[in-house]
Amino acid sequence: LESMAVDADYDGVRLEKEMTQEFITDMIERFKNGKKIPKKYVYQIVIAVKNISYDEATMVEMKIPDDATLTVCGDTHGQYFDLMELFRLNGLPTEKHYYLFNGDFVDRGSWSCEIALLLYAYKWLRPKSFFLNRGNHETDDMNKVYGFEGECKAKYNERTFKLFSESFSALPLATLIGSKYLVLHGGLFSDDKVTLDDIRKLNRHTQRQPGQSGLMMEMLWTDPQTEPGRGPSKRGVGMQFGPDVTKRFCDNNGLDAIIRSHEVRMEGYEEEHGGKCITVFSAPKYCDSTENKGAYINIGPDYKLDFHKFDAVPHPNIKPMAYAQNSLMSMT
Ligand SMILES: O=C(O)c1nn[nH]c1-c1ccccc1
Ligand SMILES: [Mn+2]
Ligand SMILES: [Mn+2]
Ligand SMILES: [Mn+2]
Repeated sequence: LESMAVDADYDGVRLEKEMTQEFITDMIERFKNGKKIPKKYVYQIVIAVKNISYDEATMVEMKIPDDATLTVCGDTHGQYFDLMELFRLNGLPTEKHYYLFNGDFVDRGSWSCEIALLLYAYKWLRPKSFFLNRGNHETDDMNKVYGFEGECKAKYNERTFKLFSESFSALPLATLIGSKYLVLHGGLFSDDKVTLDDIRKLNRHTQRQPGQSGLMMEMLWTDPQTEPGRGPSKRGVGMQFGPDVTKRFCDNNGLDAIIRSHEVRMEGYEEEHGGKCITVFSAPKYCDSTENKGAYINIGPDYKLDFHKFDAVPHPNIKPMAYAQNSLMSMT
């Protein structure tokens, strides 16, 4: 990598051995103007975050310092210009303004590389105040069909996608906030006996893709339902869990609530299961079609949940899934 040359026509900020705020500020503007960064830098950023993430716990545990705020964001799905709007309204990540992105950064929207590289650059710059959970779209099967693999190949190359794929497998699966809120992309389990310790002990490195069963699959795929008990998934993968399941899990594990994403909500967020299951979704006007708002949650040292909604903003005329490979071809 060291011997790789930076593209001669690159006119942006140089990246040396460590990430800098100056590089990020410049990269944000380049991406807004439809520009790219050198492949050498893409490899450096993705490898750095793969290594950082690999060493994190499967369930990251963090507290909110007295002088800090944490913002929890849900699915962004490649909607870069809407993420810029979120940062405009709520502030960019800083040493004291922590962010947690709860999976599904990529696929669907056609600026998935830009979002993934920006979130990764912040993770590299401030690994203790910027957090990433894996979503079901940080997986090979989904990236092949829903656009990220095609976008990586179109904008960069195959090696870029392979490196992202390896980094996705390294991502934590959940983040515990102040022992009160468990944040994970999908939801709860087919087994009432699952505890936080089971999640802590889960070795995510032995299984790179979630598969069709098990704790990892359920954390990335399940959905809440209004009916008590458990029911079949509408997605064909995982299952659905009712308010009693959520209550038992929270009571057994000393939690106030779970915070999850994975589903569109018309107001961007929704408090379900008597407030013990919260959905937050941060891709407004999803796929340029659903009339939903986006939302994010600000949490201060008092651990109160402060919900904020936001609207989609105009973006360059590139449709969702613009780089998706012909899905029939990818069936081969
Ligand atoms: O692409 C999405 O909307 C999505 N976000 N999380 N899961 C999905 C999904 C899963 C299976 C099939 C289609 C979409
Ligand atoms: Mn999603
Ligand atoms: Mn999802
Ligand atoms: Mn507020």
